[in-house]
Amino acid sequence: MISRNQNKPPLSNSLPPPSPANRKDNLAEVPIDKRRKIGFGKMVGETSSTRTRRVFSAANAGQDHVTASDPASAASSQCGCIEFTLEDVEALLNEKMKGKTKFDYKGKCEQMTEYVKKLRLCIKWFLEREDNHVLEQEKLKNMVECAEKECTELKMQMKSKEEESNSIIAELRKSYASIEARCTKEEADKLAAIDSHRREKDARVAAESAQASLSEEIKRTHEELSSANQKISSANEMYKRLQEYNTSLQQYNSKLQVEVASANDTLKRVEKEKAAIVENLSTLRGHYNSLQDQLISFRASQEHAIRQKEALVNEVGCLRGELQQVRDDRDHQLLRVQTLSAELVKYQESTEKSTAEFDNLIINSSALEDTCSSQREQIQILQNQLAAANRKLERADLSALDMRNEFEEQKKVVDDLNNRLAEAELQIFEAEKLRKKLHNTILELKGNIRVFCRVRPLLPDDGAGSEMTAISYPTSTEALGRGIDIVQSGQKHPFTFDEVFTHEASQENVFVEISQVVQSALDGYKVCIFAYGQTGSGKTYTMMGKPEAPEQKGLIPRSLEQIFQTSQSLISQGWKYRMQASMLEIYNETIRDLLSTNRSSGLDSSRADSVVAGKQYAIRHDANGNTHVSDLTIVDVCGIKEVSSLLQQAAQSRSVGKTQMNEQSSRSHFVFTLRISGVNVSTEQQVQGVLNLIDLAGSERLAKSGSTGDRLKETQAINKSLSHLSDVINSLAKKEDHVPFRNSKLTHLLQPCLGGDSKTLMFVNISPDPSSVGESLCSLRFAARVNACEIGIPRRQTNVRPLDSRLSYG
Ligand SMILES: Nc1ncnc2c1ncn2[C@@H]1O[C@H](COP(=O)(O)OP(=O)(O)OP(=O)(O)O)[C@@H](O)[C@H]1O
Repeated sequence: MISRNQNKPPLSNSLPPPSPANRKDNLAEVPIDKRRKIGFGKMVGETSSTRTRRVFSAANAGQDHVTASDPASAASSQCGCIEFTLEDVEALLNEKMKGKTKFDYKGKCEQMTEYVKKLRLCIKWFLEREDNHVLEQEKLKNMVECAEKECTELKMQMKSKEEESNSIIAELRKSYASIEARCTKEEADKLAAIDSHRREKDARVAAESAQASLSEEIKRTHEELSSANQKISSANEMYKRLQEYNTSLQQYNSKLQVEVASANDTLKRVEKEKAAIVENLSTLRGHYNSLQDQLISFRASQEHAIRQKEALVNEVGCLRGELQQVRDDRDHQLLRVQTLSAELVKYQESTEKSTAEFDNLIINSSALEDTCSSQREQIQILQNQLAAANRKLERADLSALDMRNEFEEQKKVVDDLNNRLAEAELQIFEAEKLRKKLHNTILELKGNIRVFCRVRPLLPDDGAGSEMTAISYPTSTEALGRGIDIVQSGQKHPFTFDEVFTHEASQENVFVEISQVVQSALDGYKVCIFAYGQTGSGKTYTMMGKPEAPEQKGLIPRSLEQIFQTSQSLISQGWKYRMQASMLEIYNETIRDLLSTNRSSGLDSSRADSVVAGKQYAIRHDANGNTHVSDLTIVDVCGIKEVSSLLQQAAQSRSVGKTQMNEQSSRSHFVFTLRISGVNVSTEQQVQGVLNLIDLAGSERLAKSGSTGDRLKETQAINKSLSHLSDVINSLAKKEDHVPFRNSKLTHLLQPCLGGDSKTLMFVNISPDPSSVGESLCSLRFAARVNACEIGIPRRQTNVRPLDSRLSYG
């Protein structure tokens, strides 16, 4: 602004700046119309009316005035007594010289002189006014410059203050931001501390559970202990970190306090500065007001000059504009101060907030400290508990180690014993095999009948209290699998046989034990296997079984299957076999051919069978000990299917009836005979074996059976024949010279088996029914007697085939 003013052209615009020296000359050169524009001033303090009056008088009394305008009066006019108006000047300029006559040159000259004088006075006045105006202008200029300077200074001050305020605000903002950031950090740290506290709590809970599980499971205690140690170390670390955090919080707290104090100081300073600024502003305002007053006065003084000089007015307008700008700046500054004040208020508020948060933080810190101390105590307790648990664990470990060592040793011993046991068992097994072999050999050498005992399972039809069985099996090594004890009237009767099958033994188990005996029939031995026992004790089940269920097949079908299978396998060795089967029953001391096609089935008709057919079925033993029954149907069989159908046929023909003891009671002795003739085509060797499989009728107490009529006769016949068998056995046992084989058809038929050179095996079937203890005891006693019998050494029938008989085996 100032520079602009400085660069402005001089007030007289087209004129050079007037100087006292050259002003007159210059004025002479200035054209009158231009000079008019300069205007005329007025005397200071003069009113327009007085001025007009005076000028008017001057104009009218021009002469007097001019007369008075001598050098002295000119001098007085120089001091400002005469004043010209524009009209005066114009009137002066338009004044025309008028003589008395056209040629009154003298008068005209005098007028002209007067006129010149007036003009000179006017010019002088003008020059004086001009000088005054220039002086005033300069004075105003100086004042404006001063005002401008002051304004500039003020502006500078304002600017510096603004800068200062800005820097303070920036600093405050910075400190506020840093406080805010610290608050945020503090908050985050607090959350982290809470989180860590929670984690620590979790770790503590985990440690507690680990401790609980430690006491429960010793094996896993090691791992859990290590994990608990880790957790405790982490908890310690956490505790340390918390302590550090606590210290840092305290430090931060003190720092914050310092910062708050400094912020307060700054605030006070800012407030002071603000007050100073406000004061400055008020002084500035005062100054401004005075300036404004001055300006007003200037304006008042300038009014004429404004009218006369547009440039001055413009300048004043410029000044006004600048002043307005200054005012705007001031307003702006005021606004800034207001915003600063508002920010200050905000800052104060935020500081208060920070203080509140700080207080909260202090509270939180103290709470955290409390938590820390309580956790420290808990950790201490936990550590103590852990130490105790550790000690316990160490003790447990030691004892566990000892126990483990002991266990390992024991295990070794047990393993050793197991190995030895396995070896011993193997040895026992081998020994048993050997024993059996030797026993068989001894028996063969002795000629004893082998006896197998089989106890059937309890049946639903067995009598009440049947679960209290009187039968038991000794577990001693020597009697294991061979002994059976039966208790009658409180007295135990022990028996030992070649084999004892419990009620759990399957048909397969039983057959395995007799398969070798069956096999010897193929080798040319006479083999006789018969089942003895009271009615319903399982004889038929053992011998025949239930052919419809493969696993319940009895010894007869299994033996036949084996014989046919083995004979087939021996074909490759050159053996050819001829098998002949016959089946008979001894019913009421009568032999009946079960494969006869002429006979009709049924008990009543069978009785008349021999009579109708006229057949005798006489029993005859040849010199080789072979038994022949005259008129008996002998069927050549080649395979098991044929034999099975024959067995089925025989079963249908067999005398079976219902008794009180058995639904399907065999009322006769059933004898299946398979004659085996084998020849080895390459060695010419011949073998002749016989396999007798006999299912005896069951012994029965008449009183118990309650049989009457035909059943009574049947029972009597059965008992009688069995009694004869017993007699024979007794005789054989006593090695009497005479053995009453011919007393019954059964003993007569079994003569070669009981007294000859056959391999004989008897099954004594026992019922577990307690009500049958008497019969069972009788059966066992009988079996024991049979077992003691010596029947001669089994002899294999083998010879070289005579030439004439070779064809029959073709
Ligand atoms: N070891 C066993 N397992 C399962 N059931 C058996 C066993 N022994 C016998 N039985 C059953 O016991 C009942 C009588 O058996 P079985 O007919 O064989 O006796 P039994 O001595 O032949 O009689 P009987 O002399 O009157 O003919 C039958 O129902 C038979 O199925």
